Amino acid sequence: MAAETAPVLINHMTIQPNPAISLASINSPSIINPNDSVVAVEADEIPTVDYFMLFSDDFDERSKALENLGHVCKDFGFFYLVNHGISNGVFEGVFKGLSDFFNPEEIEDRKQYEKKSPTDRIRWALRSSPGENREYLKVIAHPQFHCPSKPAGFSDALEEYFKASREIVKGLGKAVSKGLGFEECYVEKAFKLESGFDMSAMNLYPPNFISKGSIGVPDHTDPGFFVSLIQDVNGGLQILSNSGQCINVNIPHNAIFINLGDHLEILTNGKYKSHVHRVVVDNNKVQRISVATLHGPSLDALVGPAPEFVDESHPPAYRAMTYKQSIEANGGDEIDVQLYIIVAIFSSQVISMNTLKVESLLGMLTIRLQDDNFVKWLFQFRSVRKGYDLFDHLDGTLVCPPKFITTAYKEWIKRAKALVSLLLATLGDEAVEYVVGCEVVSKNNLILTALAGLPAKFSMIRTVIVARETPISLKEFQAQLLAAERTTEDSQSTLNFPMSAILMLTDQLAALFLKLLCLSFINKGMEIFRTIGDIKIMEATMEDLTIGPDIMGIIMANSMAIQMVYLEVQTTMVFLVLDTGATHHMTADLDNLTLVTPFEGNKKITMGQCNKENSTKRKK
Ligand SMILES: O=C(O)CCC(=O)C(=O)O
Ligand SMILES: [Fe+2]
Repeated sequence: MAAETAPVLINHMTIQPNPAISLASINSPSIINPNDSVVAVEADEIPTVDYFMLFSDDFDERSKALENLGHVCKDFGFFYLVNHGISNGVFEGVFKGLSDFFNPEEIEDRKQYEKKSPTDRIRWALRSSPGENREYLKVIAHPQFHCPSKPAGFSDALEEYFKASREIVKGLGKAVSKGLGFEECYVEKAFKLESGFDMSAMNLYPPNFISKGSIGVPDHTDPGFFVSLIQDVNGGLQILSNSGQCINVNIPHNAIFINLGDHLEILTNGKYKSHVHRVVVDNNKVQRISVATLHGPSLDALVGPAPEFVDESHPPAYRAMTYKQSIEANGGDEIDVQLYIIVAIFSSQVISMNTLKVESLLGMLTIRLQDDNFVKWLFQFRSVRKGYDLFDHLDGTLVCPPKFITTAYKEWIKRAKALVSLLLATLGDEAVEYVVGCEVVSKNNLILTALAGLPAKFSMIRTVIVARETPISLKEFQAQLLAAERTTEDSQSTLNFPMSAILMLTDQLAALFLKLLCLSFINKGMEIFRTIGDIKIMEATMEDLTIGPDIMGIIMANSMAIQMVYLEVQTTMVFLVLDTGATHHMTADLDNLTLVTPFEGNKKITMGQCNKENSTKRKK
C-alpha cells in the first residue's frame, strides 16, 4: 500500500516507484521510465505456476501449489503459466492467422474494422506515434466470439485458442479462490464468469523502425480478472515489479504470461494487485505478435471490494460498480477497455475521506513552521498524515475521480482544498513570509506560459499548439513536447537554458514550475535546477513528478530550503512553494534574486541546513 512507501510530500529522496501503482495511478508520463536511466532487468524475478499441479490428485502437492499461487498473486502479480495443456499447434495456428491478417499488402481490407461505434465487436487500428507504435486487432471473444472472416482458417484457430484459454482462466479462478481459503466458485460467482466479458488485443509490432526507447504500448494496467498473454517472439514487454524494477518479460516456450487485472485488485481490496506494464519497441529486430486476452467479469457484474477483504484496518479502497460502468467511467468502450495510465481507474476508487474532517487535524499540528524548526514541523506533519491515512491524497495514490462522478469528485476537491489549507495553516508567521507563492493557475494559462518559456527549438510545436482550435490536454501537451524533443538532437542544450530567462517568464514560482514541467517532460531531468544564491534546488527525476495526477510534482530543496508542491485539482493547479530552512539568502550575483534588501550588520544567520554563517547580502 502506498501508505507504507514514501512520505513523498516531504522528502523526495525517499520516493520509491510505487509497486501498487496500478489502480492508484496516475497521470503519469511514464511510470516505468522509458529512457535508459531505468534499465529493464532480466526476468528471473518472474515466477512460474504449474497449472497441472493446482489440480493434482495428490493433496500435499495440490496444497503446496495453491499456496504458491496465493503467494505469487500477492507478492508478484504476474507469472508464467506452464503445463496448461494448450498445445503448441494451437498457438502456432493463432500466430499464423494473425501474421496473414496483418499482411502489409492488405492493409486497405483491414480498414473496414476501424472504429465505428462503442459497441464494435471487432476493431482494428494502426497506431504510429511517439506514444504508441503497433497495429492491433481487437475482438470480443466471450460471451460471443467474434473474428474477421479472413484469412481462411484464422477464425477457427482463434476460437480454439480462446476456448482453451478461457477454460484455463476459469480453472485459475477456482485455484485463486481456494488459495484465498474460499469455496472454489468464489471468484467465478463474484465476477459472474459464466458470462464473463473477454476482449482480446492482438498486436503486431513491426521491427524497430523508430528511435531507441520507442513505446509500443505505453504504461498501463489492464482491467478484468486475469490477462493471458502469448507472443511469437520475445522482446519488448516490460512489467514493473513490486520491488520497483522494470522487468523484461521473456516468456518460456509454450508458456502463457498471466498478469493480474484491475478488477481482481478491486475484489480483493488491494490484496492482489494489477501491475503496470508496457511494450518498448527499441530492440525488436524482428516483427513481434502478441495476443493479450483480458478475461473480465460479466459486463453487469457489480465489482467492489468483497466483504472478506474489508475490515477496520482495511477499509474499502475502491468503489463498487459494474464492469461496464467502470470501463465507461474510465473513458473506454466495450472493446477499447484498456486504459492507459493517464486515465487510470479513477472510478474504481472510493473516496474514503468523508468521515475525516481535515480541520480537526489542525489541533493536532501543534508546531508551526518557523525558520528554525523545519525538521520538527516535518516530523509532526508526516506523523499526522500517516496516522490519518492522508498519504493517499497527498502522494497521488488516491486520484481525482472524473467530474461526472459528482459526489466523489466534489468530495475529492473538498479534501484537496482542505489539505492545502491545513498545510498553510501550519506555517508560522515567519514561514508565511517565505512562501514565495500560492496561486491557482488555469491549465490553459499554464500551457501557454510553458510554451512561452520553451527554448527556440520548440517553436514549431508552439505554433501548432497555439493555432489549435480545441484546447490541448496536459497529456497531449506532454506528448507533443516529447515528440518535439525526439526530433531534435541537441536535447542537452535544454538543460542549459538559463534559469534567469525562465525566471523572467512570469513570477518566480510559476517559472520554477515551468522549468520543472518542461524539462521533466522531456525526460532529461537529473539536475533540473541549479543553485540560485544559497538556494539549491534539488534535481528532480521523472518519478518525482509522476506520483499522481493530483499531486504531480514534489521537489524538495537540498538543505530543505525549498519545497514545491504541485497539486492538480482537475482543471486548476495549486502551486505551493515553501522556502523554509534559511533565515536569509546569499548570492554572488544579485541578478539571481527578484527582491533584494541588502543586509547590514554582522548578526548570525541560519543557512538552509542550519549552519551558522555570516553574510553581507540579504534578501527577504
Ligand atoms: O504486446 C504485449 O506484449 C502487451 C500488450 C498489452 O499489454 C495489452 O495489449 O494490454
Ligand atoms: Fe496490457
